[in-house]
Amino acid sequence: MTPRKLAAGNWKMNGLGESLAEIDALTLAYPAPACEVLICPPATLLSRMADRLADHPIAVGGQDCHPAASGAHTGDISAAMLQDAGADYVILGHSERRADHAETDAIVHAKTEAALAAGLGAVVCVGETEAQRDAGQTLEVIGTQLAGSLPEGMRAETLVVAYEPVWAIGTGRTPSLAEIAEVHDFMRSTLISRFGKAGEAMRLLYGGSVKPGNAAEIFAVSNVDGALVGGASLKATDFGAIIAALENA
Ligand SMILES: O=C[C@H](O)COP(=O)(O)O
Repeated sequence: MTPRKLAAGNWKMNGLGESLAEIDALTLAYPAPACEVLICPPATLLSRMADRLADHPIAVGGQDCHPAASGAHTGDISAAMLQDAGADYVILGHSERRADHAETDAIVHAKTEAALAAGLGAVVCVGETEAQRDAGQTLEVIGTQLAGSLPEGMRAETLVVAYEPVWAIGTGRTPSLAEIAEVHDFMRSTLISRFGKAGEAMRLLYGGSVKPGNAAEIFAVSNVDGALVGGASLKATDFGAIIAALENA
């Protein structure tokens, strides 16, 4: 059975071969983590990282995939290729992809279907901009993104949803705990309405400036099952402290 808690690291466009030393440090410090741990390195490091983690429970994932299984799409990577390189998961619909590559909910939906077809778990990201929050549109935005990005028939084993307020990513700012709770409770009830019992078990991650210093209080919020961590996942000491906070939550 999939563990309920998940600490996921998104290295974004960071990391060279030498960065794999951080993975060695992490596996040394956490030979048997009590929660699921996932690291999503850049595609260039994926297979090397997967090889490095072959005898360790830490999972690896991609940061994006193309909706098609193969074909004339220069520079793109399919979900099957990620799986072939050793990935277990793929992050989809991250706000940086939505902003930098004009990804719509429909595109994220198609990519999520591709991930499922390739046997990957999908970590689908949603989140409001600061202007949308200020306008009181947060839950409406999250509801629309969930409705448009998720295909039918999702199961708890194949879907993780990450709530990442765009304004909290890499800024050192986070929503209040009450604001996180409001969105996570809303996502839980939305997923239950749509997917029934499966929606109760789907993991809901919070992402956006999660650090060793704030992880424990965030993990105590209702319906927060872990975190999607950017900057603080690059260093084994920081990510390790976040894993420890989740283990103890
Ligand atoms: O995918 C991770 C998020 O975008 C959070 O990034 P951050 O922890 O650097 O704020």
